[in-house]
Amino acid sequence: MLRLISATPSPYARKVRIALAEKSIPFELLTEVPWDSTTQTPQYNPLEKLPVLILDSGKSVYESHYILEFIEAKYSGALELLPKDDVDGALFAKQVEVVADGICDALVLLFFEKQREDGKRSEEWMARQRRKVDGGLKALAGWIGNKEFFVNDTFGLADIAAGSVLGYLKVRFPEHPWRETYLHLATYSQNVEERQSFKDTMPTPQKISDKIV
Ligand SMILES: N[C@@H](CCC(=O)N[C@@H](CS(=O)(=O)O)C(=O)NCC(=O)O)C(=O)O
Repeated sequence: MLRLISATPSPYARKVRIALAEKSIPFELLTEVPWDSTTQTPQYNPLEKLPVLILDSGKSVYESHYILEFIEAKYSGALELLPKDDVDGALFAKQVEVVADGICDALVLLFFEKQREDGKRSEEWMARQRRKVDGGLKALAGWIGNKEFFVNDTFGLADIAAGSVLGYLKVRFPEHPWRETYLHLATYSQNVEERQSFKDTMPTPQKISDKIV
């Protein structure tokens, strides 16, 4: 059976968990803290990042956007996350994922910069990450408009990526005012979180034991 190395707050791992659930592909969930010395992730990914999909053969697939591409290619019989007869629609969905993942990247950098001791945090660096988050959210809000889904009125990759980052914001940065700034994006997030695949993968904080920064 497929195995997925994941972490409870990970928006990247949540994308893969949602995709596997939406495609009804069974897998074993291996939850861990990749920041602690106890992590097994480096055994499967030279970049030491989860999620990692471990195949029956023992081969590992890593980098969430690539894992999703791998799943879509290898499990073609299941629900498709990308339109097969609309190249532009498929490419736009991947662009939405690029922005959603980029917001996550900036949020992770911001999260750890805040962990630094007083006097060692870079305000300039945090301001730069906040700009990326805000610019990414503005793009997502502009793209979703008042639609139900990002591409062709059909749930797919873009909604998995956008839904995951918005859910991550709610858990990790509840003070961010994006829901007041972008009313329909907030409604979109609430609606997509009604899906069983989202309900079953709600992010929760994790306890990190080791010193990271
Ligand atoms: N671009 C990667 C990012 C993955 C990532 O940053 N994962 C974090 C965990 S989490 O932030 O998603 O919870 C990690 O394993 N970090 C460990 C490390 O960077 O050494 C992806 O999309 O898979």
